[in-house]
Amino acid sequence: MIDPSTVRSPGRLGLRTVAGLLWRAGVLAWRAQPGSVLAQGALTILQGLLPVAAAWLTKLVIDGLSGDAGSGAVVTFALSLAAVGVLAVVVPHALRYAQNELGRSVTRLANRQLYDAVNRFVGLRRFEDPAFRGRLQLAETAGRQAPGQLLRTGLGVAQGAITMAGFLGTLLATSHWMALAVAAAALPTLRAELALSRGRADMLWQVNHSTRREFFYAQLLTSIQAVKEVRLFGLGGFLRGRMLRELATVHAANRRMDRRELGTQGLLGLLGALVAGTGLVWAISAARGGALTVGDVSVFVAAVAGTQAALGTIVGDTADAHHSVLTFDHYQAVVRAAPDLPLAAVPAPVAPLQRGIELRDVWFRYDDGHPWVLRGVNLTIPRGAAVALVGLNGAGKSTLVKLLCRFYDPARGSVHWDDTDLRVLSVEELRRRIGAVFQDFMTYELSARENIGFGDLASLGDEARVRGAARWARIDDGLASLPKGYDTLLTRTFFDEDDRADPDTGVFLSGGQWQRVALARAFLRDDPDLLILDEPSSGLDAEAEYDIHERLRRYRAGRTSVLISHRLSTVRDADLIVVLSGGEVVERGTHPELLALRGHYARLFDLQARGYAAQPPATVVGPRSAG
Ligand SMILES: Nc1ncnc2c1ncn2[C@@H]1O[C@H](COP(=O)(O)OP(=O)(O)OP(=O)(O)O)[C@@H](O)[C@H]1O
Repeated sequence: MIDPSTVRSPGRLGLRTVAGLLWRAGVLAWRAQPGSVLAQGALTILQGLLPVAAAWLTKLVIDGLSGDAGSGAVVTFALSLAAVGVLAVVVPHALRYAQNELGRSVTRLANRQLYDAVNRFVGLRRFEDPAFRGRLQLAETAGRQAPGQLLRTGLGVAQGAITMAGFLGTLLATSHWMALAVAAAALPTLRAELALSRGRADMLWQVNHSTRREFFYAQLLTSIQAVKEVRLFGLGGFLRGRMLRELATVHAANRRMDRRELGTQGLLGLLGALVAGTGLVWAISAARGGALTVGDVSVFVAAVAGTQAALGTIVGDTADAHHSVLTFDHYQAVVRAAPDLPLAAVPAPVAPLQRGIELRDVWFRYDDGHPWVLRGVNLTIPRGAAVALVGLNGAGKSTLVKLLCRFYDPARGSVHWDDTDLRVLSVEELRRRIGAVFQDFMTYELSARENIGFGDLASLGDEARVRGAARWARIDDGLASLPKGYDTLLTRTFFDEDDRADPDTGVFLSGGQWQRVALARAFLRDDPDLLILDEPSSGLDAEAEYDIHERLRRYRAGRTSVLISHRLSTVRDADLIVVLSGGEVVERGTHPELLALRGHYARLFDLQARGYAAQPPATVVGPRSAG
């Protein structure tokens, strides 16, 4: 299996790998549309034979006119030549139609396979790996284009070979030496073209990072999320400069490649002209000496030109096919990538939570070279308990809840759902039992209904449930009064197809309104076994925050939940408060117990309480002194 984390240069693939990739591309094209593959094959053979037929019919017409053939025969040859001419016009169009049809089918199939593969990555690691993201970007293009291109170029090679065989046969009949010279000139051409194509694939891989960064800066310059800061901080010129710098890197690499190509193609052209010129001189002198008829000279000239053109097609298409194979490697690497998290061969079903969730000596870091984020955490979240996680920025709170959802596995230790290690459970079932509002929740540029309905796809069309969840999050009135109610798009980047007549109906929501939508989405899921709330009210006004927390407090009573909040007034009612510091659990207990302990929690609580008191605190804790 290809490991996508191995960053190899695509230009260095072995023969066996290339053969394997060719086979898989062929299978993909065949599965996408076998009829079109067969039609292309038949049309290609026809197209390959047409130039040879035209050259021979021309010779027969010329010799018939200058010799003693009957006029009936000449007319037949001329009509056949006309028919070949018609076919020469029609066949390329029919071929292009078949190629486009196949291209569309392959794109659909390749996209389905690619995004199926992407959806199979149940964890987050692959999405945070720059090398993998680079492959993914190339795979998106290669998957769409490479199989169709490979078929087109493969058939192009076949067509060239048919034409060339026909003309070489013709040349052999007139001059063995000429046939040999034309065939010999093909070898250096083929070699040089393959080297060029490998060079281009290498170059594309090397500038992939710059290409992605250029795209990133270009997007920042127009992104609706970035537009405020870009304007306020005057970043426009700076970002444009960076974008152009990346573009210059990409262009420089392309230019180097273009120059190499120009030099090589010039030399190859010279070689071709030399062979053709020598042949022409020989044919004219042979005709003068009476060894060839005028028709022979005509078919000879057509054969030299036709062989060289066919050779050009073969060489060009082989180089293109070689390039497509190399880029198709990226597609295969993604589609055949191993799972990012080890999955049990037969995952155990996830039963409703009975006793609780337990972290046993959990150590975690985001990468081997990174510092530990969680250091030997032991923690039990009993069923039915409201647990609060508190601690300074970067203490590891969000990381801990990501492990509960099994977005990553611990490096050491384990997480248990009622004594069963999460690693043996079905990930999908586990996640169906969890409801969550993440700190960096999504704002989907879709309708209000979809933004809430995504919390439980089965309820997407259930108006009463969607509105019930929105009512719970106190956003129902706001959404119902939008121009198209719940069908209003919560974006002004796109407009609905149905909205073409009035594309101005999309709206922007405020930060707090978005947070309510995210809460409604989490609460659409029916009674989850575990509810995760990571800073669920940071964007709400004081009244709404109080109101939501009162509701959450009632909702959480008797349900298993983990709440992360920096506002300690909102966690004081929790059954268990856990204080994380530097990835370790440093305190745990109820609010009164932790206050009595006079430790981290009490210090943070005092600081916040003093912030609300009439008198300002003696020491001001600013960003610098807070550390
Ligand atoms: N995807 C990631 N890749 C690498 N490092 C990460 C990633 N996510 C978080 N970290 C690092 O892990 C540490 C803990 O982050 P985490 O988000 O868990 O902290 P937190 O306690 O939730 O902080 P906050 O209160 O600011 O939300 C931080 O040092 C952060 O830089």
